[in-house]
Amino acid sequence: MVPGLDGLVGDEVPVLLQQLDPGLPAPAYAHPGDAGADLVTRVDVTLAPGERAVVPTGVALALPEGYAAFVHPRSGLAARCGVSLVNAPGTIDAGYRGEVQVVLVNLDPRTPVHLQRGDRVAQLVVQRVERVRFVAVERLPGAARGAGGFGSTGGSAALSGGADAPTPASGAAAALEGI
Ligand SMILES: O=c1ccn([C@H]2C[C@H](O)[C@@H](COP(=O)(O)OP(=O)(O)OP(=O)(O)O)O2)c(=O)[nH]1
Repeated sequence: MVPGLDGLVGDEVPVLLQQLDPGLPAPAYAHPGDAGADLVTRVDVTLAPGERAVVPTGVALALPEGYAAFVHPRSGLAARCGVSLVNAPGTIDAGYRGEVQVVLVNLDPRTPVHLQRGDRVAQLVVQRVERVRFVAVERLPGAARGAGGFGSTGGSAALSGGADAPTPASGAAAALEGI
């Protein structure tokens, strides 16, 4: 048996984890019921306003087939410092064995952000993902929403003054008519 698998609780999914930097904590859930396990930065980094950086986390994973992990921002860093992820959420494929990286960005227009080695900078949400087969058709079946999107249901004053909603390219528009 792989070491560590004997301590599984309930329906926990075992995910093999390689700690590339033993001086850092493994990803951990802060509370029972949390969806995301916090990831730390392996390096000190300073982000000027608008600056981004690819930050290593000191961990590599072997997710089971049929699962993926998604790197999400931490809401506290986002709300207080303007720190987010350029590619939120980042996707960790089941077959990826490299170090998990976090693509941080400082969206604050004025204040630099200093992050120290060991700071929790993102969170990892592991989910089951379906593998699909794409079946090409000439026309899609109808649906209540149809092609409406990009604010078509309203609900915010800001939407009425914004830029025009994107329109489908002409070929796609023809195929969507009558849905
Ligand atoms: O935030 C992220 C996003 C991705 N990755 C790693 C794991 C993932 O499995 C791999 C590839 O990610 P993705 O498929 O998003 O990158 P791509 O730009 O499409 O590159 P590729 O051509 O390698 O798939 O990079 C990270 O470590 N952090």
